[in-house]
Amino acid sequence: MSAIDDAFDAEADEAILACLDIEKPRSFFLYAGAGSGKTRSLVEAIRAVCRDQGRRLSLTGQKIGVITYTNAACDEIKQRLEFDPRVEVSTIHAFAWSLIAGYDSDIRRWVATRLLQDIVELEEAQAKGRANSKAASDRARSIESKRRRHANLPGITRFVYSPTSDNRTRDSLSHAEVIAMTADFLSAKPGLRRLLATRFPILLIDESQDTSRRLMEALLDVEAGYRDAFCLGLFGDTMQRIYADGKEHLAEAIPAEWAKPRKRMNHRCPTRVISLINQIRRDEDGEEQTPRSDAEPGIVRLFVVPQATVDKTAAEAAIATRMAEITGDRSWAAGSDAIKTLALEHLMSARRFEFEQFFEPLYAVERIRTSFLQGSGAGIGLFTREILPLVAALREGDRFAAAAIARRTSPLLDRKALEAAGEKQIEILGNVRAACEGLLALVDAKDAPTARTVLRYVAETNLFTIPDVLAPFTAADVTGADSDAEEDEDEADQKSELGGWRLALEAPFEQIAKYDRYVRGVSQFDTHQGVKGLEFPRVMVVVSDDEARGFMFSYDKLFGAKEKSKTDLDNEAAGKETTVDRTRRLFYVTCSRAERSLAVVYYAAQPTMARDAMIRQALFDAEEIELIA
Ligand SMILES: Nc1ncnc2c1ncn2[C@@H]1O[C@H](COP(=O)(O)OP(=O)(O)OP(=O)(O)O)[C@@H](O)[C@H]1O
Repeated sequence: MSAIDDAFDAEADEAILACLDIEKPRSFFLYAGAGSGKTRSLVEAIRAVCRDQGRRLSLTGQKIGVITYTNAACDEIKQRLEFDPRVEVSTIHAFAWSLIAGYDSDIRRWVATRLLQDIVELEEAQAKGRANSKAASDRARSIESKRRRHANLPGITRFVYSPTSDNRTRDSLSHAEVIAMTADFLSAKPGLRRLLATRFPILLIDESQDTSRRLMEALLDVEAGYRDAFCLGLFGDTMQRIYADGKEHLAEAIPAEWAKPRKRMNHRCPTRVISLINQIRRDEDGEEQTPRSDAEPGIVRLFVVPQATVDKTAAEAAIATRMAEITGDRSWAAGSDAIKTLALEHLMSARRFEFEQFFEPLYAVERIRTSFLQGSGAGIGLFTREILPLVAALREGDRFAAAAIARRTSPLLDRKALEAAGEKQIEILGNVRAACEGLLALVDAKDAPTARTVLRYVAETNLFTIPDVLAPFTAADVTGADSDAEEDEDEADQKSELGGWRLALEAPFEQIAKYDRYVRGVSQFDTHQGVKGLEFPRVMVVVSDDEARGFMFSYDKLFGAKEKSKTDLDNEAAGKETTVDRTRRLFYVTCSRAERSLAVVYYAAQPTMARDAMIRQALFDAEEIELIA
């Protein structure tokens, strides 16, 4: 590591430190691109405050507040600060809830007003819309459920909310409600604003570009009102705003009084990747980064593949092999976990990592989507926290680990059951061993079992307790004749949690292991959005508009292979964000994850035309582009 490079952006860090004087605070907005060490600046700044002004914080009971975007980032920062009690690190949802929890009558009033507004709007739409349509019956159901919730409100004495789960009980609030409510309460209640500024004389926000717009605006207002006593520090990169919720034109909303330090060095990427991301950024704000003096040259390649390619997994494996040849880095060789493959959305990853059959039906159930993507929920837990670890231990022949897992939750080894068995304990232990052996034989059988077969086995042997949501599937289905009426019901059923499980359980059991690795983030795959803040030696970015079927992003438009639509042109003329802007930022985020080499795999309807368009964009040189037949 070069000492000069380490000190390159020292000025920015010093400027931040100067702002963090609790006696004389000044807010700031840090301009810094990808890999510039924003997290490091954040952590170092907090350490310095704790060192120099920590006593004051301890005496007054005040804290440095830090808001992160994900739970993972939250844990990482807490750890790096060694869980210093003077620092409160939380996600925006947890932070918002910590401000408003307990204001139950205000919450009740807010929810009631919101529900009545929604009902009025729905009724208006109902009056205008076609009767008997699917939309009409959806609206009717929605009106009904909102009325019911409204009627229930007076009976709730304490509202509950968990930042990390689906909040499905009658007294719970949704994520969106908590954020919107906090923003409203902050605007309406001077007392809450005072409380915030007093409790956290310093409030630092990481990934501020993606912080909910309304809340960001409310916090900017608080800052304006407490400018002499409160420091709001924004870390982040407007070029990496990839969620629709973030505040557009954040940089322009920053008051003139604030400090605006700048970091210009990219410590992560090799030189060629930095010139690529500078080029991607050119049309957004023209900010340019400099590589470290010891940065490797690095290699980037663009592979243009016909969209009609049937076996995309094979095509990508071949490209990885080709990258191994080009870079001389053998870890690129196909099948290696040393590559990170980024697809535009979860289903594309699921297809590539081969757990789509299990994933798709449950992912389609909106109500449980958040927890499903986090790998939580009772049904999932039976598989990922009980069956899969047991199977892994059995496969490794690790009897101690297997016994420990069974002892932890198996009803067979429940303490009471064992005590009651007295002399017969040996028999019970024998049963457990037999059940485990049977499980291993089942999952390793030549005819790979479905998840449902494994579930039934576990239920029959009583190895683990079956959660309610899976109970209906432990017996054989009674199948009736199909009819049109049933088909309609089927559709509604598939969108329900039960319907999702019914389909998902027909997937091979092994798909759940893959799903589990995916949601834990340890698989080779992720989405373009999911890797924000992370870094990997070898990155493969998969671009396939056709497969993604999204309307939010269009790589074809960004790369100039497809004309902008009228809406795009109108938006552009009105200075509003376009599909191309959004896609450009997403592309910046993905490419800037690469520490050594980067392959972009672009599925195009007309590969030759796409290549020519790419050359015109000047993102890649002609010799960096390969056409795959
Ligand atoms: N001053 C420095 N000297 C050496 N390495 C650094 C320095 N600052 C950051 N790094 C390293 O550079 C990499 C990028 O840092 P970090 O992840 O904090 O950047 P970031 O600005 O949060 O990036 P992004 O916005 O792209 O997620 C990390 O591996 C980090 O350890």
